[in-house]
Amino acid sequence: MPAVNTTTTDTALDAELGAERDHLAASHVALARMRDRTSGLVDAGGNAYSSEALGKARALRLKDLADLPDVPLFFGRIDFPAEHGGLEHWHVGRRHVVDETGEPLVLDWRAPVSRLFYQASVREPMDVTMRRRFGFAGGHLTSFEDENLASGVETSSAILAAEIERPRVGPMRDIVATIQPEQDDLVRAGLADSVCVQGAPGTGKTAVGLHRAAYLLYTHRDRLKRNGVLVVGPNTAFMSYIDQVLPTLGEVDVTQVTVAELVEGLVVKGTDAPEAEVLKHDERMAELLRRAVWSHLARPEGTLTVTDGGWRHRVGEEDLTRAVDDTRREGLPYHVGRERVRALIVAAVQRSIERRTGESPAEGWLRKLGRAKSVTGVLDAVWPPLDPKKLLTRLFTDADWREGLNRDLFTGDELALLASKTKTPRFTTADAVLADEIAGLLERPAGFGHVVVDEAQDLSAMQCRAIARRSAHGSITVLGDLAQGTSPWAARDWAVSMAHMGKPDGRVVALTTGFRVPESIIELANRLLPDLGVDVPEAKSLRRDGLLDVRETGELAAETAAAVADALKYEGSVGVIATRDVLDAVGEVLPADERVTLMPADLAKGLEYDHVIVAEPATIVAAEARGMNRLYVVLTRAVSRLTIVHAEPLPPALVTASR
Ligand SMILES: Nc1ncnc2c1ncn2[C@@H]1O[C@H](COP(=O)(O)OP(=O)(O)OP(=O)(O)O)[C@@H](O)[C@H]1O
Repeated sequence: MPAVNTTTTDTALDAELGAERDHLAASHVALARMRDRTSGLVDAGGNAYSSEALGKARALRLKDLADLPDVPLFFGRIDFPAEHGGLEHWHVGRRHVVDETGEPLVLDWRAPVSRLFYQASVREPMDVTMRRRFGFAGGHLTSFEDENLASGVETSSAILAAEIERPRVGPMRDIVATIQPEQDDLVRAGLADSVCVQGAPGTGKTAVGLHRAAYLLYTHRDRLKRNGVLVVGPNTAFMSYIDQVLPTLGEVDVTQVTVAELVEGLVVKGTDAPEAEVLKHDERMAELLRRAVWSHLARPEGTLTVTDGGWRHRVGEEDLTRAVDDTRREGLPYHVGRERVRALIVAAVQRSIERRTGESPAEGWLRKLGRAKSVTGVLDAVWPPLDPKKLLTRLFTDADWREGLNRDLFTGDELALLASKTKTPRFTTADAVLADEIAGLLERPAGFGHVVVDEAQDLSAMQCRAIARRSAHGSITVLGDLAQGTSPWAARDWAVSMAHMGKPDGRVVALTTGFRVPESIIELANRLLPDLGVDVPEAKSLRRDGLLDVRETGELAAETAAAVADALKYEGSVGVIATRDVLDAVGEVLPADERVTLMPADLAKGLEYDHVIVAEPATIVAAEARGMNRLYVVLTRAVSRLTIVHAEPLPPALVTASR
């Protein structure tokens, strides 16, 4: 593909660059004015609450209007025919900037018109005659390049290529300037749309999910303000890698948590044996817990008598039974049902009083009656209050009860895995998921308007259900790669996961063009695909650069140190990835440098380093049942260069490839 900007003369280019710099300067001035106006807004009276709310809103708005020196105000421009002849253009940036008359100087990238910047192409120009991309250095506008979309000739973008190939330092950055059309389609999917993105490594799944959150918050701010947006990721290393992306996009009000933090109703002190852990994540547990909760209902026995002054009011056994049965049929959460029965009992007493006296008792009296010992006593007998922790404890310690509930769900051997050796079980991470399931059976959990779930291939059926509970009335964006599934319960079919997440009709979209891993490295990783037990399309790479180096050695630690020293000759981050044992063994001899991170293989998912050094792949494969998938994850963390250092034989697929 030819490069851009081939015909314009140098002088014309200089003049054009000057004009763009002027526009940038004017935009900075306008933003400063918008900021001054916001900070100068005075409270026009109102109560303490409204003043506080106003203050909060203003603080957020001011944060949003901050002019960050290293974040350019705009990154692109589109030109198209004006209504009354000639051309007009829009600059596209991270936020709207308007002049004092309200005329836009910069359009927010999420505005409907900005879509043209991402979607217009030579094949389908959508009325756009030219797309301009800007190059910045240290906040200064230094260059631009134009694509003439009416020319019929496709051009390549050096600015796009530079952005994709730039060395990585620090946490993840936004990609607003270079979102690709197929990514943009996902980012701008409607609020009601639940989507699952099956994306090969480095195809921008995480980026797409975060930008979609920002897009939805912008487009549906009022609807999402009430319930909010939740982002769920695998672990804290990953969360701290991504947690600045949304704030730089101006979205500071998003809840970002790990899967473990999502279900934190229990203090976790124990660990499960592997088979017990797998069992606890099995979807059949949902049914066992459902039975466990509802097994607490009992038939009312006898009559409820309420005394009031000289009067005695009775609610007969039949009425009580009807209250319980009718409520049960309503399908309410357990504790909501309990309150409903309470209300029905009070209503029955009220009716009896009205019949006798012809008058209705006062509201306050009825409320008090609802809390009276006699009424609560009946409730406790027929619909007792439950506590997730106590219920789990009983399930793990009371074998007869467990077997009674089980009937044909689990085999005897399976069921025995739930038995605790001690009277007070030490709860595990899997138990926290079970406690969350119970809590969801007891009360309706507060949900979010939209939930983004990253690395979703590793979620169990029970974890997916925890997501479903939090998005029952909202939509979800599920991001993952079946080939990168490493948990014992990792998904093999997205339709199953989506059903567990409560969105069986959500569409599954594949992304295959990678922006991280260079071609030579992704080809090596692709060799592992047939051994990974899943059916996913091969990853392709946009990047033809990249270096692959395989070193066999008798001295693993020394050779790894040499590889690190070589890697440090280049710009960017260096990640040494291996099992924890191997890291312990090689760590001490590695050169100390802040650019070097020692990353255990089991925590590397979702992260990236310019230069990845994988020490002893065989131990990564041997360390766990899905070790080959883990190796696939590890190899695909490399942005520019990959060095494999090994003393033990390589997995056969890699041997063929590295020859
Ligand atoms: N359109 C784009 N322009 C520039 N960079 C991009 C684009 N899309 C993705 N990237 C970059 O590619 C890298 C990989 O993106 P991301 O981490 O979102 O991919 P992923 O699919 O989640 O990867 P993995 O499954 O391997 O964790 C990141 O550095 C991201 O910023």
